[in-house]
Amino acid sequence: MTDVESKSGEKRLNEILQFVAPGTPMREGIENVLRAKTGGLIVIGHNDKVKDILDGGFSINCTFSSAHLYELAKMDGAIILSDSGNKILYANAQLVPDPSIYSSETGMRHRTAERVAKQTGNLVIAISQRRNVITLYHGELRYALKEIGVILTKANQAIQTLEKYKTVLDHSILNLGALELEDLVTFKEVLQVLHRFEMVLRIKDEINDYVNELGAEGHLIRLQLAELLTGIEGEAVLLIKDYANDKAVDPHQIVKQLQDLSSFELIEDSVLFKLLGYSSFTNIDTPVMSRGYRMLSKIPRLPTIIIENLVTDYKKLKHIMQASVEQLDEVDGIGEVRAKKIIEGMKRLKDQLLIDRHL
Ligand SMILES: Nc1ncnc2c1ncn2[C@@H]1O[C@H](COP(=O)(O)OP(=O)(O)OP(=O)(O)O)[C@@H](O)[C@H]1O
Repeated sequence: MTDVESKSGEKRLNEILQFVAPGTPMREGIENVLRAKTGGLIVIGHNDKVKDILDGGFSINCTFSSAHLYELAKMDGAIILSDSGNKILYANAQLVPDPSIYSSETGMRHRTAERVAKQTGNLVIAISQRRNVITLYHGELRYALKEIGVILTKANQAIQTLEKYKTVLDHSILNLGALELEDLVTFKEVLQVLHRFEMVLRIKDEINDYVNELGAEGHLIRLQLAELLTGIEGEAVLLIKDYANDKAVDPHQIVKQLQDLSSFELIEDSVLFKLLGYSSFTNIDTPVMSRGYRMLSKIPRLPTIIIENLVTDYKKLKHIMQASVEQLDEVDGIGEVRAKKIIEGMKRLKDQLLIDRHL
């Protein structure tokens, strides 16, 4: 499977998991069927492909509710829902998919579910009568829903890992900041921070998957995640704006490309160099200067347009830091008052970084 295919597969699984997440009427209905041990076979969507394999059954055509689903699952056969899942169209229906479609399942309910999903491309949910499992099928995708307690434990472990990675990231950002102010940065520090950003963003994605699957039960995890990672992507974008070879490059696009890298590619300096627009043979110890976007964004109430004008005129943070009030006054949108504020802001940042670095 290619990376692109696996990414789109993940996206599809995420959407499906949200559709059946705890807290939704759909999940409530499925859980009721599971507890009642009647078993169930549910097809979401009633297109031509489904019509072709549908035999018999009662036309119901009522609004979806978890109670209706539970009652109808007492009958044999499949339940067919509308495309959005908000209507129950048929119950007690016999499904006759192509028997030549490969299925790894043993029981008839699950075998049918897998074949119907592959043949129609629709989402099919099988609720086992005997084994206490809910299995989702969608095209080639098969996913057994995990118990909420199991996912919660995994999500909490991932949050702890995230906290550790975040501390390491914060430390390397702090170090980079101090070096930027002393004009001592080499590509080594830049790539290190970029790599750590990406590691944090990857754990974030993993936790988001758990949050999707947990639905209403994932509320606390969602809050913790938000608290840990506020502004993190914005910071990564600014880092790229500071160090990409071409100033005009779209930094969001690079963040996206970074996320699409395999774990192996991510640790390759040459790949990261290329992403930033440099030759893959660049020496990691080469000194490099920040444009200053990230640092300048930390000065309170300094509008983005002013930061842009500063970088356009001075090119590098080092030169902005060396400028006098009179020189800064020359920049579009900067008057004497603002020029003084920028110089004060830079000085405060420098002092703060020195203190933080020694804590
Ligand atoms: N082709 C089909 N169309 C509609 N319903 C079906 C079909 N095949 C099986 N079922 C439903 O599945 C029920 C149980 O079948 P079976 O025990 O073989 O499945 P299973 O996959 O072992 O599931 P379980 O784990 O629930 O026992 C049937 O009584 C029927 O309600």
